Amino acid sequence: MKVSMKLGHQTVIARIEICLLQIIMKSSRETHCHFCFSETPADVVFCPSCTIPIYCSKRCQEQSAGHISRDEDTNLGYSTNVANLSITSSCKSPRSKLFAEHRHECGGAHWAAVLPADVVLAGRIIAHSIVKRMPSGKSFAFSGPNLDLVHHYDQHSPANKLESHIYAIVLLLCLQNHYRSDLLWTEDSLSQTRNQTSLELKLQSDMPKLVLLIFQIKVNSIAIVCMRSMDRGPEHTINRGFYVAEGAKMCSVEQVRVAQALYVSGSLFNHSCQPNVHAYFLSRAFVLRTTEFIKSGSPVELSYGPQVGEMHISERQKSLQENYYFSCQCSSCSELNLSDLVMNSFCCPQSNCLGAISESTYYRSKENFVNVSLGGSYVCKLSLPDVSKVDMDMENVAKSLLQNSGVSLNIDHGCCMSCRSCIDLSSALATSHREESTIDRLKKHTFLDKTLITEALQSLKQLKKLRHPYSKALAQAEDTIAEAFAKVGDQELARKHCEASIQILEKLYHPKHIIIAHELIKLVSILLSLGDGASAAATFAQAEAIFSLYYGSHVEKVLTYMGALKKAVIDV
Ligand SMILES: C[S@@+](CC[C@H](N)C(=O)[O-])C[C@H]1O[C@@H](n2cnc3c(N)ncnc32)[C@H](O)[C@@H]1O
Repeated sequence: MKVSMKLGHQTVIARIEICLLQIIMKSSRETHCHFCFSETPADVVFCPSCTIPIYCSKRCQEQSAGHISRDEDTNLGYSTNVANLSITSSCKSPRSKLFAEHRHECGGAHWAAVLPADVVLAGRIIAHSIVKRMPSGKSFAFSGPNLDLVHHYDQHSPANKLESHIYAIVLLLCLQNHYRSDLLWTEDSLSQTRNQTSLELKLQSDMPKLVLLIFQIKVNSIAIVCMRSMDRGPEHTINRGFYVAEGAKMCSVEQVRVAQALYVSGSLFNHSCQPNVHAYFLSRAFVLRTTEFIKSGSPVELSYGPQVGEMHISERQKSLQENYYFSCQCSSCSELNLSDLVMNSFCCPQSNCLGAISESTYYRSKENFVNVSLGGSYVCKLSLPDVSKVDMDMENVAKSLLQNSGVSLNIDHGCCMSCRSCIDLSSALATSHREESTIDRLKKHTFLDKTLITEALQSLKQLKKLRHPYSKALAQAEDTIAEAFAKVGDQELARKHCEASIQILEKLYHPKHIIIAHELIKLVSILLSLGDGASAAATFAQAEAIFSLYYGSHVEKVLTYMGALKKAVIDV
Protein backbone atom coordinates (compact mmCIF):
# COMPACT_ATOMS: atom_id res chain seq x y z
CA MET A 1 0.00 0.00 0.00
CA LYS A 2 1.29 3.48 -0.78
CA VAL A 3 0.14 6.55 1.06
CA SER A 4 1.17 10.05 0.12
CA MET A 5 0.18 13.32 1.76
CA LYS A 6 1.25 16.94 1.69
CA LEU A 7 2.53 18.43 4.95
CA GLY A 8 3.39 22.07 4.30
CA HIS A 9 6.22 22.06 1.83
CA GLN A 10 7.11 18.49 2.62
CA THR A 11 5.70 15.40 0.99
CA VAL A 12 5.47 12.53 3.42
CA ILE A 13 5.32 9.09 1.96
CA ALA A 14 4.63 5.90 3.84
CA ARG A 15 4.94 2.52 2.21
CA ILE A 16 3.56 -0.58 3.86
CA GLU A 17 4.56 -4.09 2.90
CA ILE A 18 3.73 -7.51 4.34
CA CYS A 19 6.67 -9.88 4.75
CA LEU A 20 7.19 -12.61 2.23
CA LEU A 21 8.57 -15.01 4.79
CA GLN A 22 9.35 -14.75 8.48
CA ILE A 23 10.66 -16.75 11.37
CA ILE A 24 10.20 -15.96 15.04
CA MET A 25 13.42 -15.55 17.02
CA LYS A 26 14.27 -18.42 19.36
CA SER A 27 14.22 -16.00 22.32
CA SER A 28 10.59 -15.04 21.57
CA ARG A 29 9.19 -18.50 20.79
CA GLU A 30 7.52 -18.88 24.19
CA THR A 31 6.46 -15.26 24.65
CA HIS A 32 5.22 -13.97 21.29
CA CYS A 33 2.60 -15.04 18.78
CA HIS A 34 4.33 -16.84 15.91
CA PHE A 35 2.05 -15.09 13.42
CA CYS A 36 1.50 -11.47 14.51
CA PHE A 37 4.46 -11.24 16.98
CA SER A 38 2.42 -9.62 19.75
CA GLU A 39 3.01 -10.83 23.31
CA THR A 40 0.94 -13.94 23.91
CA PRO A 41 -1.87 -14.12 26.47
CA ALA A 42 -2.02 -16.95 29.06
CA ASP A 43 -4.44 -19.02 26.94
CA VAL A 44 -2.37 -19.51 23.80
CA VAL A 45 -3.58 -21.38 20.72
CA PHE A 46 -1.35 -24.11 19.29
CA CYS A 47 -0.72 -25.27 15.76
CA PRO A 48 -3.30 -28.09 15.35
CA SER A 49 -0.83 -30.24 13.48
CA CYS A 50 2.41 -30.14 15.46
CA THR A 51 1.39 -28.00 18.51
CA ILE A 52 4.75 -26.25 18.40
CA PRO A 53 4.10 -22.74 17.11
CA ILE A 54 1.89 -20.81 19.47
CA TYR A 55 -0.56 -18.08 18.50
CA CYS A 56 -2.26 -15.34 20.44
CA SER A 57 -5.66 -16.18 18.91
CA LYS A 58 -7.56 -18.60 16.72
CA ARG A 59 -7.48 -15.93 14.01
CA CYS A 60 -3.68 -15.83 13.97
CA GLN A 61 -3.59 -19.63 13.99
CA GLU A 62 -5.85 -19.70 10.92
CA GLN A 63 -3.98 -16.93 9.18
CA SER A 64 -0.75 -18.79 9.73
CA ALA A 65 -2.04 -21.26 7.16
CA GLY A 66 -1.16 -18.33 4.89
CA HIS A 67 -2.06 -17.16 1.46
CA ILE A 68 0.28 -17.00 -1.42
CA SER A 69 -0.68 -14.19 -3.67
CA ARG A 70 0.18 -14.20 -7.33
CA ASP A 71 2.09 -10.94 -6.78
CA GLU A 72 4.45 -12.67 -4.41
CA ASP A 73 4.92 -15.46 -6.94
CA THR A 74 6.10 -13.12 -9.61
CA ASN A 75 8.25 -11.07 -7.28
CA LEU A 76 10.29 -14.09 -6.26
CA GLY A 77 11.48 -14.51 -9.83
CA TYR A 78 12.19 -18.23 -9.91
CA SER A 79 14.62 -19.16 -12.58
CA THR A 80 17.71 -21.03 -11.46
CA ASN A 81 17.54 -24.46 -9.91
CA VAL A 82 18.33 -24.55 -6.24
CA ALA A 83 16.92 -28.00 -5.87
CA ASN A 84 15.99 -29.55 -9.13
CA LEU A 85 13.17 -31.56 -7.70
CA SER A 86 10.19 -33.15 -9.29
CA ILE A 87 6.88 -33.50 -7.51
CA THR A 88 4.07 -35.94 -8.09
CA SER A 89 0.38 -35.36 -7.54
CA SER A 90 0.45 -37.54 -4.42
CA CYS A 91 1.79 -34.62 -2.38
CA LYS A 92 -0.09 -33.94 0.87
CA SER A 93 -0.86 -30.38 -0.07
CA PRO A 94 -2.31 -30.05 -3.56
CA ARG A 95 -1.74 -26.91 -5.60
CA SER A 96 -3.55 -24.42 -3.49
CA LYS A 97 -3.45 -20.78 -2.49
CA LEU A 98 -3.08 -21.90 1.13
CA PHE A 99 0.43 -22.31 2.41
CA ALA A 100 1.28 -23.08 6.00
CA GLU A 101 4.65 -21.44 6.30
CA HIS A 102 5.93 -24.14 8.66
CA ARG A 103 3.96 -27.16 7.34
CA HIS A 104 7.07 -28.92 6.12
CA GLU A 105 8.53 -28.48 9.62
CA CYS A 106 5.51 -30.11 11.36
CA GLY A 107 6.12 -33.56 12.77
CA GLY A 108 9.39 -34.90 14.09
CA ALA A 109 11.90 -32.34 15.29
CA HIS A 110 10.69 -28.80 14.75
CA TRP A 111 13.42 -27.35 12.54
CA ALA A 112 12.99 -23.81 13.76
CA ALA A 113 13.93 -24.87 17.28
CA VAL A 114 17.16 -26.46 16.13
CA LEU A 115 18.48 -24.73 13.02
CA PRO A 116 19.59 -21.08 12.79
CA ALA A 117 16.94 -18.62 11.61
CA ASP A 118 18.70 -18.00 8.24
CA VAL A 119 18.67 -21.70 7.46
CA VAL A 120 15.01 -22.17 8.44
CA LEU A 121 14.08 -19.18 6.25
CA ALA A 122 15.97 -20.74 3.33
CA GLY A 123 13.98 -23.94 3.92
CA ARG A 124 10.75 -21.96 3.95
CA ILE A 125 11.63 -20.27 0.67
CA ILE A 126 12.22 -23.63 -0.97
CA ALA A 127 9.08 -25.17 0.58
CA HIS A 128 7.14 -22.10 -0.57
CA SER A 129 8.38 -22.66 -4.12
CA ILE A 130 7.64 -26.38 -4.01
CA VAL A 131 4.05 -25.92 -2.85
CA LYS A 132 3.31 -23.22 -5.40
CA ARG A 133 4.71 -25.23 -8.24
CA MET A 134 2.91 -28.41 -7.43
CA PRO A 135 1.13 -29.69 -10.51
CA SER A 136 -2.29 -31.22 -10.23
CA GLY A 137 -1.39 -34.41 -12.01
CA LYS A 138 1.88 -35.54 -13.45
CA SER A 139 5.40 -34.98 -12.21
CA PHE A 140 7.23 -31.84 -13.22
CA ALA A 141 10.69 -30.44 -12.82
CA PHE A 142 10.84 -27.95 -10.00
CA SER A 143 12.99 -24.87 -10.24
CA GLY A 144 14.06 -23.29 -7.01
CA PRO A 145 14.06 -19.56 -6.35
CA ASN A 146 16.65 -17.28 -7.85
CA LEU A 147 16.50 -14.28 -5.57
CA ASP A 148 18.31 -11.42 -7.19
CA LEU A 149 20.01 -10.38 -3.94
CA VAL A 150 23.61 -9.85 -2.90
CA HIS A 151 25.25 -12.54 -0.74
CA HIS A 152 28.94 -11.53 -0.13
CA TYR A 153 29.96 -15.20 -0.02
CA ASP A 154 33.60 -14.39 -0.73
CA GLN A 155 33.90 -12.16 2.30
CA HIS A 156 32.92 -14.82 4.82
CA SER A 157 35.50 -16.71 6.85
CA PRO A 158 36.26 -20.33 5.90
CA ALA A 159 34.60 -21.43 9.17
CA ASN A 160 31.42 -19.53 8.26
CA LYS A 161 31.40 -21.01 4.79
CA LEU A 162 31.92 -24.54 6.09
CA GLU A 163 29.15 -24.12 8.64
CA SER A 164 26.73 -22.94 5.96
CA HIS A 165 27.67 -25.84 3.68
CA ILE A 166 26.89 -28.26 6.52
CA TYR A 167 23.58 -26.53 7.24
CA ALA A 168 22.71 -26.64 3.54
CA ILE A 169 23.22 -30.43 3.53
CA VAL A 170 21.07 -30.81 6.65
CA LEU A 171 18.38 -28.59 5.15
CA LEU A 172 18.22 -30.43 1.86
CA LEU A 173 18.00 -33.75 3.67
CA CYS A 174 15.21 -32.41 5.90
CA LEU A 175 13.29 -31.17 2.87
CA GLN A 176 13.78 -34.43 1.07
CA ASN A 177 12.66 -36.31 4.17
CA HIS A 178 9.46 -34.28 4.39
CA TYR A 179 8.57 -34.54 0.73
CA ARG A 180 9.94 -38.08 0.38
CA SER A 181 6.77 -39.63 -1.01
CA ASP A 182 6.11 -36.72 -3.28
CA LEU A 183 9.43 -35.58 -4.53
CA LEU A 184 11.44 -37.22 -7.24
CA TRP A 185 14.80 -36.08 -8.40
CA THR A 186 14.64 -35.07 -12.01
CA GLU A 187 15.84 -37.30 -14.76
CA ASP A 188 19.00 -35.34 -15.43
CA SER A 189 20.21 -35.99 -11.92
CA LEU A 190 19.96 -39.72 -12.40
CA SER A 191 23.44 -39.87 -13.79
CA GLN A 192 24.96 -43.14 -14.65
CA THR A 193 27.54 -43.58 -11.91
CA ARG A 194 28.90 -46.59 -10.22
CA ASN A 195 29.11 -45.68 -6.55
CA GLN A 196 26.99 -42.60 -6.12
CA THR A 197 23.23 -42.51 -5.90
CA SER A 198 21.26 -39.88 -7.82
CA LEU A 199 20.48 -38.04 -4.60
CA GLU A 200 24.14 -37.69 -3.70
CA LEU A 201 24.85 -36.29 -7.12
CA LYS A 202 22.01 -33.83 -6.94
CA LEU A 203 23.05 -32.68 -3.49
CA GLN A 204 26.51 -31.97 -4.77
CA SER A 205 25.38 -29.94 -7.73
CA ASP A 206 22.67 -27.96 -5.94
CA MET A 207 24.53 -27.37 -2.71
CA PRO A 208 26.40 -24.20 -3.79
CA LYS A 209 23.10 -22.59 -4.80
CA LEU A 210 21.51 -23.46 -1.49
CA VAL A 211 24.56 -22.14 0.38
CA LEU A 212 24.27 -18.89 -1.56
CA LEU A 213 20.57 -18.70 -0.70
CA ILE A 214 21.49 -18.96 3.00
CA PHE A 215 24.04 -16.15 2.58
CA GLN A 216 21.49 -14.03 0.66
CA ILE A 217 19.13 -14.37 3.60
CA LYS A 218 21.91 -13.46 6.06
CA VAL A 219 22.58 -10.21 4.18
CA ASN A 220 19.05 -9.24 3.18
CA SER A 221 16.68 -10.39 5.91
CA ILE A 222 15.40 -7.79 8.34
CA ALA A 223 14.95 -8.07 12.11
CA ILE A 224 11.36 -7.32 13.11
CA VAL A 225 11.37 -5.37 16.36
CA CYS A 226 8.56 -4.48 18.72
CA MET A 227 8.31 -2.50 21.94
CA ARG A 228 7.91 -4.19 25.29
CA SER A 229 8.23 -3.32 28.94
CA MET A 230 11.58 -4.19 30.52
CA ASP A 231 10.05 -6.30 33.28
CA ARG A 232 10.58 -9.48 31.28
CA GLY A 233 14.36 -9.51 31.27
CA PRO A 234 17.09 -7.68 29.41
CA GLU A 235 18.17 -10.23 26.79
CA HIS A 236 18.20 -9.35 23.06
CA THR A 237 17.27 -5.75 23.61
CA ILE A 238 18.14 -2.31 22.41
CA ASN A 239 17.81 0.38 25.09
CA ARG A 240 14.96 2.83 24.84
CA GLY A 241 14.47 3.76 28.48
CA PHE A 242 11.88 6.32 29.52
CA TYR A 243 10.05 7.43 32.59
CA VAL A 244 6.32 7.24 33.12
CA ALA A 245 4.38 10.11 34.50
CA GLU A 246 3.54 8.82 37.99
CA GLY A 247 5.77 10.68 40.41
CA ALA A 248 9.37 9.62 40.27
CA LYS A 249 8.52 6.05 39.37
CA MET A 250 10.56 4.82 36.50
CA CYS A 251 9.52 2.33 33.92
CA SER A 252 11.30 1.35 30.75
CA VAL A 253 10.37 0.22 27.33
CA GLU A 254 12.79 -1.36 24.93
CA GLN A 255 12.88 -2.64 21.40
CA VAL A 256 12.92 -6.42 21.19
CA ARG A 257 13.92 -8.38 18.10
CA VAL A 258 11.03 -10.81 17.75
CA ALA A 259 11.45 -12.17 14.25
CA GLN A 260 13.55 -12.21 11.12
CA ALA A 261 11.84 -11.67 7.79
CA LEU A 262 12.42 -11.25 4.10
CA TYR A 263 10.51 -8.51 2.29
CA VAL A 264 10.19 -8.27 -1.47
CA SER A 265 11.12 -4.59 -1.69
CA GLY A 266 11.86 -3.70 1.96
CA SER A 267 14.91 -5.97 1.82
CA LEU A 268 16.33 -4.04 -1.14
CA PHE A 269 16.95 -0.67 0.50
CA ASN A 270 20.52 0.46 0.99
CA HIS A 271 21.84 1.66 4.32
CA SER A 272 22.76 5.20 5.32
CA CYS A 273 24.22 6.28 8.65
CA GLN A 274 21.96 9.36 8.32
CA PRO A 275 18.86 7.80 6.77
CA ASN A 276 16.08 9.79 5.11
CA VAL A 277 13.42 7.17 5.80
CA HIS A 278 12.39 5.44 9.01
CA ALA A 279 11.39 1.78 9.06
CA TYR A 280 9.16 0.20 11.70
CA PHE A 281 6.81 -2.72 12.06
CA LEU A 282 3.10 -3.17 12.64
CA SER A 283 2.77 -6.87 13.29
CA ARG A 284 4.21 -8.48 10.11
CA ALA A 285 3.94 -5.28 8.12
CA PHE A 286 7.07 -3.27 7.36
CA VAL A 287 6.35 0.45 7.23
CA LEU A 288 8.72 2.87 5.60
CA ARG A 289 8.20 6.58 6.16
CA THR A 290 10.15 9.53 4.84
CA THR A 291 11.48 11.70 7.66
CA GLU A 292 12.67 14.56 5.48
CA PHE A 293 12.08 16.05 2.06
CA ILE A 294 13.75 13.84 -0.53
CA LYS A 295 14.61 15.48 -3.82
CA SER A 296 13.52 13.59 -6.89
CA GLY A 297 16.36 11.33 -8.04
CA SER A 298 18.01 11.20 -4.60
CA PRO A 299 18.55 7.81 -2.97
CA VAL A 300 16.05 6.61 -0.40
CA GLU A 301 18.07 4.98 2.37
CA LEU A 302 17.18 3.47 5.71
CA SER A 303 19.47 2.53 8.57
CA TYR A 304 20.53 -1.06 9.21
CA GLY A 305 21.47 -0.02 12.75
CA PRO A 306 24.57 2.15 13.12
CA GLN A 307 23.88 5.86 12.90
CA VAL A 308 25.73 9.15 13.08
CA GLY A 309 25.51 10.41 16.67
CA GLU A 310 25.17 6.93 18.06
CA MET A 311 28.53 5.57 16.91
CA HIS A 312 31.80 7.02 15.66
CA ILE A 313 32.55 6.41 11.97
CA SER A 314 35.14 3.72 12.84
CA GLU A 315 32.59 1.83 14.98
CA ARG A 316 29.87 2.14 12.31
CA GLN A 317 32.18 0.79 9.63
CA LYS A 318 33.24 -2.09 11.87
CA SER A 319 29.67 -2.99 12.80
CA LEU A 320 28.45 -2.92 9.16
CA GLN A 321 31.42 -4.96 8.02
CA GLU A 322 30.92 -7.57 10.73
CA ASN A 323 27.15 -7.86 10.43
CA TYR A 324 26.45 -7.06 6.78
CA TYR A 325 29.84 -7.61 5.11
CA PHE A 326 30.20 -4.26 3.39
CA SER A 327 32.16 -1.08 3.78
CA CYS A 328 29.68 1.78 4.12
CA GLN A 329 29.83 4.44 1.43
CA CYS A 330 26.88 6.55 2.58
CA SER A 331 27.20 10.34 2.48
CA SER A 332 27.95 10.52 6.22
CA CYS A 333 30.81 8.06 5.82
CA SER A 334 32.17 10.04 2.87
CA GLU A 335 32.27 13.55 4.35
CA LEU A 336 33.70 14.99 7.56
CA ASN A 337 30.90 15.73 10.01
CA LEU A 338 30.63 17.40 13.42
CA SER A 339 29.36 14.33 15.22
CA ASP A 340 32.32 12.15 14.26
CA LEU A 341 34.75 14.92 15.18
CA VAL A 342 33.41 15.44 18.70
CA MET A 343 31.80 12.16 19.76
CA ASN A 344 34.82 10.56 21.46
CA SER A 345 36.92 13.68 21.77
CA PHE A 346 38.58 15.59 24.59
CA CYS A 347 38.51 19.33 25.13
CA CYS A 348 41.31 21.73 24.29
CA PRO A 349 43.50 22.85 27.23
CA GLN A 350 43.16 26.48 25.99
CA SER A 351 40.22 27.92 27.92
CA ASN A 352 38.62 29.80 25.01
CA CYS A 353 39.06 27.13 22.39
CA LEU A 354 36.20 24.78 21.42
CA GLY A 355 38.52 22.62 19.34
CA ALA A 356 38.19 18.84 19.60
CA ILE A 357 41.07 16.56 20.53
CA SER A 358 40.72 13.12 19.06
CA GLU A 359 42.25 9.67 19.46
CA SER A 360 42.43 9.58 15.66
CA THR A 361 45.03 11.16 13.42
CA TYR A 362 43.69 13.40 10.66
CA TYR A 363 45.77 13.99 7.57
CA ARG A 364 44.36 16.59 5.19
CA SER A 365 45.77 16.33 1.70
CA LYS A 366 46.15 19.20 -0.77
CA GLU A 367 43.18 17.74 -2.63
CA ASN A 368 40.98 18.62 0.34
CA PHE A 369 40.45 15.07 1.48
CA VAL A 370 41.00 13.98 5.06
CA ASN A 371 42.47 10.55 5.79
CA VAL A 372 41.52 9.31 9.23
CA SER A 373 43.53 6.67 11.06
CA LEU A 374 43.10 5.23 14.52
CA GLY A 375 45.90 3.52 16.43
CA GLY A 376 47.98 3.43 13.25
CA SER A 377 45.33 1.66 11.16
CA TYR A 378 43.57 3.31 8.27
CA VAL A 379 39.92 4.11 8.99
CA CYS A 380 38.60 6.09 6.05
CA LYS A 381 39.02 8.91 3.57
CA LEU A 382 36.57 11.80 3.95
CA SER A 383 35.91 14.84 1.82
CA LEU A 384 35.78 18.25 3.47
CA PRO A 385 32.29 19.75 3.73
CA ASP A 386 31.33 22.73 1.61
CA VAL A 387 32.90 25.62 3.56
CA SER A 388 29.95 27.93 2.79
CA LYS A 389 27.60 25.42 4.46
CA VAL A 390 29.72 24.70 7.52
CA ASP A 391 28.07 25.98 10.68
CA MET A 392 29.84 27.87 13.47
CA ASP A 393 30.05 24.80 15.71
CA MET A 394 31.87 22.77 13.13
CA GLU A 395 34.23 25.61 12.37
CA ASN A 396 35.07 26.14 16.05
CA VAL A 397 35.64 22.43 16.58
CA ALA A 398 37.94 21.88 13.61
CA LYS A 399 39.19 25.26 12.39
CA SER A 400 42.62 23.99 11.37
CA LEU A 401 41.17 21.17 9.30
CA LEU A 402 38.64 23.34 7.52
CA GLN A 403 40.79 26.37 6.79
CA ASN A 404 44.08 26.76 4.89
CA SER A 405 42.80 24.73 1.98
CA GLY A 406 45.38 23.76 -0.59
CA VAL A 407 48.01 22.93 2.04
CA SER A 408 48.67 19.42 3.40
CA LEU A 409 48.23 19.19 7.13
CA ASN A 410 48.64 16.53 9.77
CA ILE A 411 46.74 16.70 13.05
CA ASP A 412 48.11 13.99 15.30
CA HIS A 413 46.04 12.21 17.91
CA GLY A 414 46.08 14.22 21.11
CA CYS A 415 46.25 17.57 19.25
CA CYS A 416 43.48 20.15 19.01
CA MET A 417 41.85 20.32 15.58
CA SER A 418 41.33 24.02 15.99
CA CYS A 419 44.37 25.62 17.71
CA ARG A 420 46.68 22.54 17.63
CA SER A 421 47.50 22.58 21.36
CA CYS A 422 48.25 19.07 22.68
CA ILE A 423 47.33 16.98 25.73
CA ASP A 424 48.61 13.73 27.25
CA LEU A 425 46.00 11.55 25.58
CA SER A 426 46.71 8.27 27.40
CA SER A 427 46.47 9.91 30.81
CA ALA A 428 43.24 11.73 29.75
CA LEU A 429 41.76 8.45 28.54
CA ALA A 430 42.60 6.61 31.75
CA THR A 431 41.13 9.36 33.95
CA SER A 432 38.02 9.58 31.79
CA HIS A 433 37.39 5.82 32.01
CA ARG A 434 37.81 5.93 35.78
CA GLU A 435 35.33 8.80 36.21
CA GLU A 436 32.85 7.23 33.80
CA SER A 437 32.86 3.96 35.74
CA THR A 438 32.24 5.82 39.00
CA ILE A 439 29.16 7.39 37.40
CA ASP A 440 28.06 4.06 35.91
CA ARG A 441 27.82 2.58 39.41
CA LEU A 442 24.54 4.50 39.72
CA LYS A 443 22.98 2.19 37.12
CA LYS A 444 23.91 -0.96 39.01
CA HIS A 445 22.31 -0.04 42.34
CA THR A 446 18.57 -0.24 42.93
CA PHE A 447 18.81 1.76 46.14
CA LEU A 448 21.01 4.81 45.77
CA ASP A 449 22.65 6.35 48.82
CA LYS A 450 23.90 9.93 49.02
CA THR A 451 27.59 8.91 48.88
CA LEU A 452 27.15 7.23 45.50
CA ILE A 453 25.48 10.31 44.06
CA THR A 454 28.03 12.71 45.58
CA GLU A 455 30.90 10.69 44.14
CA ALA A 456 29.19 10.58 40.75
CA LEU A 457 28.79 14.37 40.79
CA GLN A 458 32.49 14.79 41.57
CA SER A 459 33.33 12.50 38.68
CA LEU A 460 31.06 14.50 36.38
CA LYS A 461 32.98 17.64 37.37
CA GLN A 462 36.29 15.97 36.47
CA LEU A 463 34.83 14.60 33.24
CA LYS A 464 33.72 18.07 32.18
CA LYS A 465 37.32 19.30 32.53
CA LEU A 466 38.52 16.51 30.24
CA ARG A 467 35.88 15.66 27.69
CA HIS A 468 34.75 17.88 24.83
CA PRO A 469 31.46 19.63 25.74
CA TYR A 470 29.70 17.82 22.85
CA SER A 471 31.12 14.38 23.62
CA LYS A 472 29.05 11.24 24.04
CA ALA A 473 30.69 10.42 27.39
CA LEU A 474 29.35 13.67 28.87
CA ALA A 475 25.84 13.12 27.44
CA GLN A 476 25.74 9.64 28.95
CA ALA A 477 27.07 10.84 32.30
CA GLU A 478 24.42 13.60 32.49
CA ASP A 479 21.69 11.11 31.56
CA THR A 480 22.78 8.56 34.20
CA ILE A 481 22.88 11.25 36.88
CA ALA A 482 19.46 12.59 35.81
CA GLU A 483 18.03 9.10 36.15
CA ALA A 484 19.60 8.71 39.61
CA PHE A 485 18.12 12.00 40.83
CA ALA A 486 14.71 11.03 39.44
CA LYS A 487 14.96 7.74 41.35
CA VAL A 488 15.74 9.42 44.66
CA GLY A 489 13.03 12.02 44.07
CA ASP A 490 15.16 15.14 43.49
CA GLN A 491 13.31 16.20 40.36
CA GLU A 492 14.89 19.68 40.10
CA LEU A 493 18.36 18.18 39.71
CA ALA A 494 16.97 15.42 37.51
CA ARG A 495 15.60 18.13 35.21
CA LYS A 496 18.88 20.05 35.12
CA HIS A 497 20.94 16.99 34.14
CA CYS A 498 18.34 15.67 31.71
CA GLU A 499 18.30 19.01 29.88
CA ALA A 500 22.11 19.04 29.79
CA SER A 501 22.11 15.58 28.23
CA ILE A 502 19.55 16.61 25.58
CA GLN A 503 21.60 19.67 24.62
CA ILE A 504 24.63 17.50 23.87
CA LEU A 505 22.59 14.88 22.00
CA GLU A 506 21.16 17.60 19.77
CA LYS A 507 24.71 18.33 18.62
CA LEU A 508 25.59 14.67 18.13
CA TYR A 509 22.40 13.72 16.26
CA HIS A 510 20.18 16.56 15.09
CA PRO A 511 17.38 18.32 16.99
CA LYS A 512 14.66 16.33 15.21
CA HIS A 513 16.23 12.90 15.60
CA ILE A 514 14.04 10.23 17.22
CA ILE A 515 16.63 9.81 20.01
CA ILE A 516 15.90 13.40 21.06
CA ALA A 517 12.17 12.60 21.26
CA HIS A 518 12.88 9.64 23.56
CA GLU A 519 14.98 11.90 25.78
CA LEU A 520 12.27 14.58 25.78
CA ILE A 521 9.81 11.97 27.06
CA LYS A 522 12.10 11.42 30.05
CA LEU A 523 12.06 15.15 30.65
CA VAL A 524 8.24 15.24 30.42
CA SER A 525 7.89 12.76 33.28
CA ILE A 526 10.36 14.73 35.39
CA LEU A 527 8.44 17.96 34.69
CA LEU A 528 5.18 16.23 35.60
CA SER A 529 6.70 15.09 38.87
CA LEU A 530 7.64 18.70 39.52
CA GLY A 531 4.06 19.74 38.78
CA ASP A 532 5.27 22.02 35.99
CA GLY A 533 2.35 21.38 33.66
CA ALA A 534 3.14 24.16 31.17
CA SER A 535 6.71 22.98 30.57
CA ALA A 536 5.57 19.34 30.47
CA ALA A 537 2.96 20.17 27.81
CA ALA A 538 5.47 22.13 25.70
CA THR A 539 8.09 19.37 25.97
CA PHE A 540 5.51 16.67 25.20
CA ALA A 541 4.40 18.60 22.09
CA GLN A 542 8.03 18.81 20.97
CA ALA A 543 8.50 15.04 21.41
CA GLU A 544 5.18 14.25 19.76
CA ALA A 545 6.09 16.35 16.71
CA ILE A 546 9.33 14.38 16.29
CA PHE A 547 7.62 11.01 16.79
CA SER A 548 4.99 12.00 14.20
CA LEU A 549 7.76 12.51 11.67
CA TYR A 550 8.92 8.95 12.30
CA TYR A 551 5.61 7.13 12.90
CA GLY A 552 2.94 9.38 11.34
CA SER A 553 -0.51 8.41 12.61
CA HIS A 554 0.93 5.21 14.13
CA VAL A 555 2.63 6.99 17.05
CA GLU A 556 0.29 5.63 19.73
CA LYS A 557 0.11 2.23 18.08
CA VAL A 558 3.87 1.77 18.25
CA LEU A 559 4.59 3.77 21.40
CA THR A 560 1.68 2.58 23.50
CA TYR A 561 2.63 4.74 26.50
CA MET A 562 2.09 7.98 24.55
CA GLY A 563 -1.71 7.97 25.06
CA ALA A 564 -1.43 7.70 28.85
CA LEU A 565 1.34 10.28 28.99
CA LYS A 566 -0.67 12.73 26.90
CA LYS A 567 -3.59 12.33 29.29
CA ALA A 568 -1.29 12.92 32.28
CA VAL A 569 0.05 16.10 30.66
CA ILE A 570 -3.48 17.39 29.99
CA ASP A 571 -4.63 16.53 33.52
CA VAL A 572 -1.83 18.37 35.36
C1 LIG B 1 19.93 -5.44 1.61
S1 LIG B 1 21.09 -5.24 0.33
C2 LIG B 1 20.57 -3.80 -0.40
C3 LIG B 1 20.33 -4.01 -1.84
C4 LIG B 1 21.59 -4.07 -2.65
N1 LIG B 1 22.09 -2.72 -2.90
C5 LIG B 1 21.38 -4.79 -3.97
O1 LIG B 1 21.67 -4.21 -5.00
O2 LIG B 1 20.91 -5.92 -3.93
C6 LIG B 1 22.48 -4.87 1.27
C7 LIG B 1 23.73 -4.73 0.47
O3 LIG B 1 23.74 -3.55 -0.31
C8 LIG B 1 25.02 -2.93 -0.27
N2 LIG B 1 24.91 -1.67 0.49
C9 LIG B 1 23.83 -1.23 1.18
N3 LIG B 1 24.07 -0.04 1.74
C10 LIG B 1 25.35 0.28 1.44
C11 LIG B 1 26.19 1.40 1.77
N4 LIG B 1 25.78 2.40 2.53
N5 LIG B 1 27.45 1.38 1.30
C12 LIG B 1 27.92 0.37 0.52
N6 LIG B 1 27.17 -0.70 0.18
C13 LIG B 1 25.90 -0.76 0.63
C14 LIG B 1 25.92 -3.90 0.47
O4 LIG B 1 26.50 -4.74 -0.46
C15 LIG B 1 24.95 -4.66 1.34
O5 LIG B 1 25.40 -5.93 1.72
